[in-house]
Amino acid sequence: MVIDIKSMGYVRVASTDLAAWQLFAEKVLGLAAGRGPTEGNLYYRIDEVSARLIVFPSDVDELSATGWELADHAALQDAREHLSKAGVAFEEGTAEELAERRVQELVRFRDPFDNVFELFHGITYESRPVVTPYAAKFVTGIQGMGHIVVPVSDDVEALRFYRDVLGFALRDSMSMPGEFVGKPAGSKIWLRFLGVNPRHHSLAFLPMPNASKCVHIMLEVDKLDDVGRALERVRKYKAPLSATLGRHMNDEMVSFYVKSPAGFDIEFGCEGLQVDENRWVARESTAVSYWGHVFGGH
Ligand SMILES: Cc1ccc(O)c(O)c1CC[C@@H]1C(=O)CC[C@]2(C)C(=O)CC[C@@H]12
Ligand SMILES: [Fe+2]
Repeated sequence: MVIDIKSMGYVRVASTDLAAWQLFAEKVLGLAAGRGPTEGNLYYRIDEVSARLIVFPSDVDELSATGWELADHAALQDAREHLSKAGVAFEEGTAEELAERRVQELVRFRDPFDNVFELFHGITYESRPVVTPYAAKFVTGIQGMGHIVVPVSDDVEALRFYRDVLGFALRDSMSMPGEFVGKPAGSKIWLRFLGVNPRHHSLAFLPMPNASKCVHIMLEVDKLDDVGRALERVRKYKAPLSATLGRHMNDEMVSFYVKSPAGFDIEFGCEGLQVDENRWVARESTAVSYWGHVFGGH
């Protein structure tokens, strides 16, 4: 009995400024309007799924939850039993929550650092083909929506939870000087990159707490030109660029980072590596990027 997560399914964001998110999602990122039942919420599509990004009004700006897709009822039932055995408290989605997410079933729990995870199956998909505002095509399918980097406070506990309890595979590690997060000189912090499908990483964690409860969310398009066009829109709409264009070492993705209205970044990229899940060996990368990705730079 294992938890067999197939991919990252959706993200839910709490926002004090829906108008800012609307401009950011439609004009800067170029996401397509999606569908959902709650008046006043924003629903965005990047593929056939009815809504991958949901933004709802709140008195805080933060990541509210990430949804992870399982195959079917039997897989979710196995996940319930596995969570129970591992001592992870979870709750069932209410009828209202299922309707809002347009899924058949879900369970919700918190990781040891208070990040909210939802495991679901049976999400709805649309008959109408997705038409994004700038004609970009997003890379999803079995690779899921993209990847997310969550803040944690303890590397050992995080690995135990995500790898040993949730079943994510460790695909790469990278260390940074502890000074980066106010730890003693000479100490190390670890960034860990984990996957559940051919996408090199669907989940990563960074031992650095963060007010918006998210470091970044990555969305992938299928052409470098659409990364370049998005970068032009970042300039045009004066969205804050968090890191310049670059190519990562571990997943070989060419991307830039832009600050969202929630405070966390969106990484917008292309050419991400797909791994052979059975043959992959986890390694330690020795740099963030082959070139570029100057954080706070221009
Ligand atoms: C190193 C790396 C590899 C693949 C990725 O998709 C990816 O996002 C990263 C960068 C992770 C990380 C971050 O997101 C927050 C700011 C960080 C800690 C830096 O300042 C350098 C590496 C950055
Ligand atoms: Fe990333």
